[in-house]
Amino acid sequence: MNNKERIARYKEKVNDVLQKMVYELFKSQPENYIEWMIQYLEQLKNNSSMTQHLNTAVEYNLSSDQDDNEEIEELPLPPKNSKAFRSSVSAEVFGIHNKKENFIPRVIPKTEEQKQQILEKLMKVFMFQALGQHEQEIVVNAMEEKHFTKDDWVINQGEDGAELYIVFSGELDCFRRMKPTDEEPKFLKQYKSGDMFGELSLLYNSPRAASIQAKVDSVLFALDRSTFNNIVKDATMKKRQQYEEVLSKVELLQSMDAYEKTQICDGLKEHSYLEGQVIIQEGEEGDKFYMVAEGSLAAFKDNNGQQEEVLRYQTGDYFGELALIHKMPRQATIKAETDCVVVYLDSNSFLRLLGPVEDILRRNADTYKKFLSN
Ligand SMILES: Nc1ncnc2c1ncn2[C@@H]1O[C@@H]2COP(=O)(O)O[C@H]2[C@H]1O
Repeated sequence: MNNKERIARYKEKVNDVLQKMVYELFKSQPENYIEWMIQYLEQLKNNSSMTQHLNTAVEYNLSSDQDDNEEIEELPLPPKNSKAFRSSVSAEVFGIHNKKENFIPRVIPKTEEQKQQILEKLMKVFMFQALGQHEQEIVVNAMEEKHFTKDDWVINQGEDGAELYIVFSGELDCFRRMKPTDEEPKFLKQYKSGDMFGELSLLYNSPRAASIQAKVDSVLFALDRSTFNNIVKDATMKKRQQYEEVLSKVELLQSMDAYEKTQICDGLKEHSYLEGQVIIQEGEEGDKFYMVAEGSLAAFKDNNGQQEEVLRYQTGDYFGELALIHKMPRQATIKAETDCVVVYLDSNSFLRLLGPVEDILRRNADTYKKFLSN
């Protein structure tokens, strides 16, 4: 690492601490914000080294597992002000500390065919879907094709991370040592063509949280830290922070681990409705799954031309799953009772991301049986 890179890395680390502090500050909105910041930084200092803080912050972000938490010292925060904080803390509030370096994107020569192949995979990864054409081009140019043979380790838990990967072909396994004392790492998941991994250390500036090994010969596209930071990081962090709170209220997702929830955050889209507006129409085809972020809604079923109210929804409730699980038309009309905000996943993302709670969804769907049998 040369001096320039060292300074850039240092700035990034400082920025990380400041970003987290400002985010928490805006969430709490204390009267005496100077005192609050002093307390925050003192607690951080008492929490031993900065490295430990960064690791803790990532673990804190990742792990909802009880056993894990016993190992992990969470970052104690100053008392929260009761004022609710709903809207997101945008990256812009970090001002000067968040200013980008003079960014000169790397360009790795490629054929038009290669560029097209990368773009196709890129557009399937949530993080990159909202990019404009110019930004897409920068990312595609910066990506580097890398070949791994069966059993090669692409990422080792605990090491520094310099790039994220999108799988072009092959299969890879992800393992994680849940506690430092664990002899055997736990198998977490498999990656296939179109999947992305290795984003966490770039997002949180932390050591690799898991290890990834090629199960068969595999081809990956690697995106470097600098391009990621300049093009994709802010929007992703913003989205994760914005929806973390919404998802924490959805009881359905409580059994999912924190990493799975971040994946859901990345895939969410948001829509606001005014009082009286219809979100779902009974009998129509359905391709979305909804969660209520704000407001209240009601479900109605048609009974000989009369609209009969059958259920009510509040913040944290969900609807629209039946059509996606059972591939059947919408079984009820859902209307906004107040102005409301919903977040939703499209059917593919729903099926892919909510696999871990499918049993709960099916079990809960029994509640509707009395309405469905009508
Ligand atoms: N449950 C999990 N916890 C942490 N990382 C995970 C998990 N599942 C998949 N991963 C991926 O494993 C990657 C290891 O490198 P990173 O920490 O940079 O980013 C990590 C994620 O992309």
